[in-house]
Amino acid sequence: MAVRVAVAGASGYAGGEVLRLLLSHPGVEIGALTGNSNAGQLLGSLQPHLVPLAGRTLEATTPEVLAGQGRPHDVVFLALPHGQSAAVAAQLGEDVLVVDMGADHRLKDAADWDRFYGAPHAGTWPYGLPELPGGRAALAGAKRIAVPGCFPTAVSLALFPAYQAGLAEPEAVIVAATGTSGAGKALKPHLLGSEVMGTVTPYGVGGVHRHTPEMVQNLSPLAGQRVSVSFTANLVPMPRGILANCSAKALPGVTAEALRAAYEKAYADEPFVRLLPEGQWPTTQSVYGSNAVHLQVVHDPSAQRIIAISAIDNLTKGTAGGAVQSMNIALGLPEELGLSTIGVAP
Ligand SMILES: NC(=O)C1=CN([C@@H]2O[C@H](COP(=O)(O)OP(=O)(O)OC[C@H]3O[C@@H](n4cnc5c(N)ncnc54)[C@H](OP(=O)(O)O)[C@@H]3O)[C@@H](O)[C@H]2O)C=CC1
Ligand SMILES: CC(=O)N[C@@H](CCC(=O)OP(=O)(O)O)C(=O)O
Repeated sequence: MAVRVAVAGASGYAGGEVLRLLLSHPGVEIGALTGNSNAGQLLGSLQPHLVPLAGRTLEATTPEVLAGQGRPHDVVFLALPHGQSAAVAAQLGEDVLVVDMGADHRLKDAADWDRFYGAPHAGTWPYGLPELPGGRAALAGAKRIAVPGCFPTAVSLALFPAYQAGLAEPEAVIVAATGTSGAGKALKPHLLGSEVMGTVTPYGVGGVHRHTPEMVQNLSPLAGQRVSVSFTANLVPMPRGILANCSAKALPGVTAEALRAAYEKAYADEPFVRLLPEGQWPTTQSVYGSNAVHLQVVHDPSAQRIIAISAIDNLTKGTAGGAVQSMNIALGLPEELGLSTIGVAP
């Protein structure tokens, strides 16, 4: 029997992407679709690429609509702005699987939450990054899932094997490029075409980007001590994609062979992570619209640093694909259902 799902925030980028994936998922029936300012609008006017759902009308985001009103939903995806998910989720039954694509339940440390998001902490949910050690066990049977931020997905997958294998110092420097869809669909002057086209703009520089504590949270347990993370994001003129250039000081005695072996071991059986052949570098285009993570790692002997570079689609593996992958695990479905590693190129 199909799993019945609702999507809150269906007019936005993350909501649209999760619907694109769910339309190809053989085990899912799409129930209520909700919005905020666009409630009452036809989805076809807002997300014209979702042709099979073009005739659906967006409903208001209320607990009654999300519960299913006589036809209960088994799963509710929340693709809402930060700070909006917790109140909505609190009104949904404990038997419903709630998958939150926002940040409300990602961080364990309430002080970090307060510092970077500036609101009361709503508590921590199982974290939707199955590839991390223990990740799948944390998700199996879960009724609440916090989907990671897009940069923490790209960065954690690029660096965790180096920490797990004890090859890196507990300091990482990350410079990442992102497409504009990461900022959502709401109108913002700095995202106007005339501001973005033909230029690359750094932002969140100097330890202030809200994804920094999430990266620290993911990497530190593997290092056995706090990993300090220096993270700089760059907005580039493309709609989708993240390229994360990650580097950490290599511990004495680390060799290129040992480094490669650690990554091969970590990702040998991962369906969505592709460690590229030596000499080949990840590109955002290769993962466009796919749930794949492309990854390369090298040892720079002159600087004694480990360089790991990952590419993801921020909307797919970085949000909606990670959400569907985590849902599959929580429900005991095959993990790859509804997801693809095949990109769109050129
Ligand atoms: N874009 C990305 O790459 C990623 C996004 N995320 C997270 O996913 C979530 C959604 O982001 P994104 O889709 O990009 O954002 P958008 O701005 O594109 O969409 C936001 C959605 O939330 C709805 N909404 C806005 N305010 C409220 C409210 N007060 N109550 C209920 N619904 C509301 C909007 O409805 P309406 O349009 O009808 O007003 C819209 O459907 C965010 O938490 C974001 O951080 C996570 C990882 C990556
Ligand atoms: C271009 C851009 O602004 N990107 C967003 C990333 C959004 C995201 O993926 O994560 P959240 O769910 O935490 O918002 C940023 O840097 O904050």
